[in-house]
Amino acid sequence: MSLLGKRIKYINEGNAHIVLHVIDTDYVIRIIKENGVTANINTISNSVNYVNLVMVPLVFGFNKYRHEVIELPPEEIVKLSIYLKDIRPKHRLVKSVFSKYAIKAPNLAIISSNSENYCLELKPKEGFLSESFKKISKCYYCLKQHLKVDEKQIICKTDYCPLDLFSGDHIRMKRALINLIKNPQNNLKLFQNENIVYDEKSNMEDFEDLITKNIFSSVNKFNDFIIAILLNDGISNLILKESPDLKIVKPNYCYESKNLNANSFLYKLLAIQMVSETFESQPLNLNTIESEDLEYVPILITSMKENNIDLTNEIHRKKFMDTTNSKDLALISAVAKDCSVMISYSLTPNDKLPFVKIDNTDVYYSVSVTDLEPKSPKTLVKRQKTERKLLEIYEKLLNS
Ligand SMILES: O=P(O)(O)O[C@@H]1[C@@H](OP(=O)(O)O)[C@H](OP(=O)(O)O)[C@H](O)[C@H](OP(=O)(O)O)[C@H]1OP(=O)(O)O
Ligand SMILES: Nc1ncnc2c1ncn2[C@@H]1O[C@H](COP(=O)(O)OP(=O)(O)OP(=O)(O)O)[C@@H](O)[C@H]1O
Repeated sequence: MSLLGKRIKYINEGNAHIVLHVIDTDYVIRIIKENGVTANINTISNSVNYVNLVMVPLVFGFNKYRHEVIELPPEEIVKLSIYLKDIRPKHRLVKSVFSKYAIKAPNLAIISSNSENYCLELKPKEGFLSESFKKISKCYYCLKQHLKVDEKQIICKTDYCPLDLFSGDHIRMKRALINLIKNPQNNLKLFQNENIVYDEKSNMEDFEDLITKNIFSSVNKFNDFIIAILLNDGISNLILKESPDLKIVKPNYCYESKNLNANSFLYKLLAIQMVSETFESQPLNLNTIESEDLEYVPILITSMKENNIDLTNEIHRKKFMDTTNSKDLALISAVAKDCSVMISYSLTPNDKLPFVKIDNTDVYYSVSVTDLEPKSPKTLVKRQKTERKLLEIYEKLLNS
């Protein structure tokens, strides 16, 4: 199948987008699924501007990549729908109307063409103990596991706790990764040459085979590699030091350890997530934000342009945080709490990328983030309602 004269390959999809690799290029096209409403060019452009001008600079501190809006001819969309029908997972077929506008974005699953490429996708979720749950020492993610079991979204709870991953403590981070591998849910996937080779449907024993087939001698070493990258600044070369494969049990409470270095990738992501905490202190007026629209996005972008705010500049970032209204900051935080981190790696030397030296082998890598589109203010209302539900469930569990 070709699109705009180029061959394409299906990579994956979520609720809102279908992601296609354009073969022999370093980019993907994210097809927008229309949910009963025709996607408006202004809304899509605003969303792309939000990713480029707000989220990418806030998460990385620099313009790591840009998204772009493209238009697809109607006949190509018809061809695409027919082609995708047999490829897409059945449960996703309910959304099969595609916008003529699409998003061109860098391919984050591949870092070097014509060679073996791997990519670990993590959806780390909220990495701190939010104010509402401090008194019970349970984080949002761990509490939501009970709700997911009740609502039959998952069969069994995971022992993964985002506070372990964001702890900056090597042993806790390893526990987080092991628990993600054991029960990946929608929080961990492994790609090999853009094909998902490990996810929630996989058998855990397969993971070891996949990991030890090429680069790593053990899953423990692989976990050390991922931890080293998450604790690094994303640009420096590293030498891997293997740490012991300790099996430590998760305690039945969640706790923060503030051991992340300020220049690490995880620290920066956590800092954006925690922006919501200033907002939590001023209770939300639900009636004022029932709106589902994204009108706040162009207003925010226009104000940034008028004030010459460039979020790649640290002084500007501080000014932005001090002057942006708390609702907009809470929405930025919501995006950072729900995004996916893509860690792609390959053995092919690439002088534009940092590497991790493992024994005598250099593994080149890149850390990127996807799903940085703006969220509707309804997200904040949903969060408040979910928090209440979670506290009720917890209360019931304590009394049972
Ligand atoms: O807040 P949560 O934890 O319910 O996050 C939702 C995610 O649930 P999960 O990661 O499975 O717990 C949820 O993920 P799934 O669809 O369950 O895979 C979505 O990412 C949702 O975002 P949106 O409202 O579709 O933009 C997410 O909703 P918001 O980010 O809008 O809150
Ligand atoms: N730029 C990219 N390069 C390679 N793969 C990608 C890229 N962006 C997304 N993906 C893959 O496609 C999946 C769906 O992507 P995306 O986040 O665009 O969908 P979505 O519908 O917005 O997701 P959600 O349901 O979380 O809102 C991701 O989980 C990831 O596996």
